[in-house]
Amino acid sequence: MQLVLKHMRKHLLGYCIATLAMLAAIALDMLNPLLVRVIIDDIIKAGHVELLTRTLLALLGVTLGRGILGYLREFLFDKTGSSVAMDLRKEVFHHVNSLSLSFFDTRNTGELMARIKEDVDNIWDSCGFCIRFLIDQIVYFVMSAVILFILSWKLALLCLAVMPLIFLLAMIMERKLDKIYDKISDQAAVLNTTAQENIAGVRLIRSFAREPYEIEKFRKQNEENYNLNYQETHILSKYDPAIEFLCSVVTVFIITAGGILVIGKDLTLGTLVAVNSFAAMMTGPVRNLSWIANVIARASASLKKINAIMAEKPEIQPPDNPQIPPVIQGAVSFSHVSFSRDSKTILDDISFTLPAGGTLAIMGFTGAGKSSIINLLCRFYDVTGGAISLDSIDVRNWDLTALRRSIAVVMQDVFLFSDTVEENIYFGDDTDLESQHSVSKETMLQASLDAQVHAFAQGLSEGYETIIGERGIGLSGGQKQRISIARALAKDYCKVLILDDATSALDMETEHAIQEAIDKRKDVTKILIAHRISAVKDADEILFLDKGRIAERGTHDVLMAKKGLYYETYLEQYGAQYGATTA
Ligand SMILES: Nc1ncnc2c1ncn2[C@@H]1O[C@H](COP(=O)(O)OP(=O)(O)OP(=O)(O)O)[C@@H](O)[C@H]1O
Repeated sequence: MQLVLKHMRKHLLGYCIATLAMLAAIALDMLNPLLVRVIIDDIIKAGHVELLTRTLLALLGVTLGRGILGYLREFLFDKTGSSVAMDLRKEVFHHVNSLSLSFFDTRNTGELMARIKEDVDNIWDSCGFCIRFLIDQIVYFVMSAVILFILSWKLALLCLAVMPLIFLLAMIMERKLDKIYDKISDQAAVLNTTAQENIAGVRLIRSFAREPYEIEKFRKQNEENYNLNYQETHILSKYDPAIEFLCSVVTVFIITAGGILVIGKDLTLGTLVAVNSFAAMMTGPVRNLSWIANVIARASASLKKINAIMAEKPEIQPPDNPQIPPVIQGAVSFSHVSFSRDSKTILDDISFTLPAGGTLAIMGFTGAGKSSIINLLCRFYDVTGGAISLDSIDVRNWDLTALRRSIAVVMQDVFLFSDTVEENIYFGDDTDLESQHSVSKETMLQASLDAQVHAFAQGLSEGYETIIGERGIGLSGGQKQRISIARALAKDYCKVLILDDATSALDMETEHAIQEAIDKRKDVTKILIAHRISAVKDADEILFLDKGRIAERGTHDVLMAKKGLYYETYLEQYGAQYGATTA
């Protein structure tokens, strides 16, 4: 609750003005039955016709004022509620973004989408409309009860006698709904995930002809969703009519008992009409209690889920005294680094020094831990032993943003945005939302030339302005890899360039051309992860990883002479006769 209250406090003024408008509107509402009583008792029955114009004008004024104040109340509550929701959504989104990659290892997109969208919307409902309705109904209840007691305490007591029953039913209903909404919120996240994964993975699903299975899976989850909503409707339809019935009983009691009082001359007819109106104003809030409870139950289920996310702490903590060297050179050093997750050793005793401008290549079998070295250097995870430094500063002491901005990474898993080719290459510079780039057009074009993008980009229908679909749909695997390499090269201010298996989809010729362009960047430290000998053979040092350990290390010639794992890989790729000649 603290989370929501914090944002509501920021909009206290808005809530206060809206509440004042609401109180004034209710006060005018209370005048209505009293004016009707004057018309019946004083004008019609007692014949004081001179009061007619004044009373009718007062009725008109009340109705007009009620309309204006009602509009103000709705508008202000809605606006304030939206602002609270906007701030809350911003905070949740910001928090999710601040969490470390380990958080995303265990969460799926659909669930997080549900928290940021549906759950915040549910809280918005309760912070805007529901709060105003709750205050509105409490004030209605109290004011009409007071006036009712003044007009006829006997009828007021009769009315009050039925209230506890209505209240009890509303509370039982709220308890039951609370449990259902908790499940509905979880189910919405599951449904979101399935839909999102199906749309994102549509090509895979088609290629495996898995549509029937996926449709059936979605159908089952949709049915589960329907069942939960049905349970909600079932509870509502069980308790709502009972509450309605008790409210009607109040009216019957008032008319019967009031009629007897009127016949016995203990009450005027005008007062009975007014009492009946006030009784309805009093039972209305109690009846609406179930609806309010419903919205609150939904919001509280959502708040629980959001609180659970907000309680997550980033695994990677920024240092107390973040350091940024005055000039970044790009010298990387790993000293006896080890890395374990869930008691599984991923890297063990990895040491190397890579001087600024040098090239390190990492080879190894799949799952040997190559990408994990990069993940640790970028501080996506922290080492469990040893230390990593960039320019002689431990990465744990680096300013986290500065560290990541010093390193340009081409990820193994290419991700392109549904945007133009140009914007996909610019991504990573200080582009603002008005598309003002900090990287010059020349730098972008040079990166594009170096990454062998330029030729095919110009052949696209709109050139660099061509919008490429989500994840680069419409481009070949190699073209996507080239754009992601251009994106890294365009960050020409980065002193460390990492290519994680980034040329696997390229032909030898294109790979060679890109390598030549990268080699020309003498002041940039390069780390190349690759499976192909052609991509690593010119590196200053090659590490061959096996099960998280460095099995072999050295230059191409040294490793060939060793006739170990590297040599075997060479033979597999080039054939025995080449191995014999080179060795
Ligand atoms: N965040 C993580 N949590 C748990 N296990 C992880 C994590 N990251 C990597 N691993 C595990 O560590 C091992 C090494 O993974 P890594 O991605 O570094 O291998 P790799 O050599 O780059 O493989 P490939 O050549 O297939 O890309 C794998 O078994 C992987 O499942």
